Amino acid sequence: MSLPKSKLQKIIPVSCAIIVSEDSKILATQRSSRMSLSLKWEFPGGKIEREESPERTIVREIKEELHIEISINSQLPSVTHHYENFSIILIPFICKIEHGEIKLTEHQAFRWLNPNKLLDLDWAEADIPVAQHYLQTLNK
Ligand SMILES: Nc1nc2c([nH]c(=O)n2[C@@H]2O[C@H](COP(=O)(O)OP(=O)(O)OP(=O)(O)O)[C@@H](O)[C@H]2O)c(=O)[nH]1
Repeated sequence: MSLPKSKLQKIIPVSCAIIVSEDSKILATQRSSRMSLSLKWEFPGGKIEREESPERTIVREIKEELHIEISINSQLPSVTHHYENFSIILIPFICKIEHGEIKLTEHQAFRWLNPNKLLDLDWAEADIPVAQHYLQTLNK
């Protein structure tokens, strides 16, 4: 008996940021047509490098991708997702902007969303449970 292919793949750890504005809007970024999962919306972030903590990754990636400095408020449950060709474990942090204006270096667009519109975007599949977990924190 063989295991399904998805179970044999290496799981890539990825940190992502749910950046919340002072007026409680949430930042979503759209992957460009050159990226994998092209044109899907995601929480900005990226792969955790060897010997790097997930917290350090998210601060580094956000500086690289959006040109802003963030601070971390809290962490949400991690989500493992098996795509057709790869698997990730997505580690989400709730963050806020400390300094800077957003300037995109990789994504093609960004949007600030009211929580009640959060699930309307065409998200990368792994992000849907992350968005749901965030919305649950607002109802507590
Ligand atoms: N940054 C980020 N990546 C996500 C999210 N959801 C999700 O499925 N991913 C996937 O996790 C991987 C993160 O790697 P990355 O952000 O460093 O992406 P990349 O474009 O450099 O990687 P690539 O070379 O595999 O395309 C990508 O394959 C991306 O599609 C998310 O919310 N944020």
